[in-house]
Amino acid sequence: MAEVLPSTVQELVENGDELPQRYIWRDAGDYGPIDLSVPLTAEIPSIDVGRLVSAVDAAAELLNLRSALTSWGCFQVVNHGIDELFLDEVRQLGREFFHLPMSEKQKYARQGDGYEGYGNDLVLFDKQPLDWSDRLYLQVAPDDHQKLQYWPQNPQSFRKVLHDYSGKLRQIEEQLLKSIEKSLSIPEGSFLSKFGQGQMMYARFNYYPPCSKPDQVLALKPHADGSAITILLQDDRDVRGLQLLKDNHWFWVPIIPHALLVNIGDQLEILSNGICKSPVHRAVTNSERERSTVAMFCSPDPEKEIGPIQQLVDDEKRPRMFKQVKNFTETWFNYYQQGKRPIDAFRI
Ligand SMILES: O=C(O)CCC(=O)C(=O)O
Ligand SMILES: [Fe+2]
Repeated sequence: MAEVLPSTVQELVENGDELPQRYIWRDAGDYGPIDLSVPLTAEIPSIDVGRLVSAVDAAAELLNLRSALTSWGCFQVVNHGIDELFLDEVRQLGREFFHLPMSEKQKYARQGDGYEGYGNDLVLFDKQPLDWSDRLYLQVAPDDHQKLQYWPQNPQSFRKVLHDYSGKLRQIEEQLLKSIEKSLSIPEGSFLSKFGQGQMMYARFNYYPPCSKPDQVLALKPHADGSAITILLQDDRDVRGLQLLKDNHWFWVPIIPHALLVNIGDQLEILSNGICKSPVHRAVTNSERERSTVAMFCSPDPEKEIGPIQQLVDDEKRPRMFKQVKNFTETWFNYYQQGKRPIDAFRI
């Protein structure tokens, strides 16, 4: 059962408390120890949405997209049509919220064993190391699933800006899924039709306070996302935090201030029969600077069963790699807190 810890990371820092042992990352496991000196790579591909929809450039950009999906499983989306000032406003929402007095933030605190609302890392197991992060986690779609009691009314514009942002990201999500289908030479709607009426979006505002021991504490444990795709707005204040694993090596993900970083999630890896890669990533802490990011997780209707789509299964050349699965996100948190990859449970 989920237990709510008495204090957030932010409170620990503000109180000047000694670093609790529970935050020390011990289990280097398959992914190796924390390393703050990994290379910064310019190789993470950029995908230009304008080119994806242009008659002249689409073919070349679809090839870039295909290569991004099958290698990094991650790309920076540029020329996406969302106004830069609006993206700054979205980032600002999170920052302002996390800087409100604790009594104000606690009005939106996560309750009991629920996942939504304001809080720190979920505690599901006794020995689990804790993430150095506070977050505000909210379901934004379908609309009638929103739990508005957790949606801040301070900053005053919070609800409207989040609503508008999710509408814009929904359009980008659909455009990207169409392009992904095209890049894999499968009929339009092959993926999107599996998302169903109840396709979901969850927003997670992440807040990582400075940490005195960045070499021993992780901001987010290594994981691949449980979504189909995640759209991440990174902190643009020149504070690096996100690292991505490729071919067993960690790399820093560069900050491109007004790009949207897309990570393929496990559910698209399953739907594409393993062709699209869902990359393992982690967030590290910084001893001096805080960092905040906004992640939007886009997933199929949890009531719909998903599995590899028929067009991408070939008994001889590409046998089915995954079982059918329903409500993937539900099992995801359990695996995450045990340091395991949920997708492995569904491999054939
Ligand atoms: O904050 C980041 O840079 C990464 C966030 C992330 O991976 C997540 O929320 O799943
Ligand atoms: Fe993630």
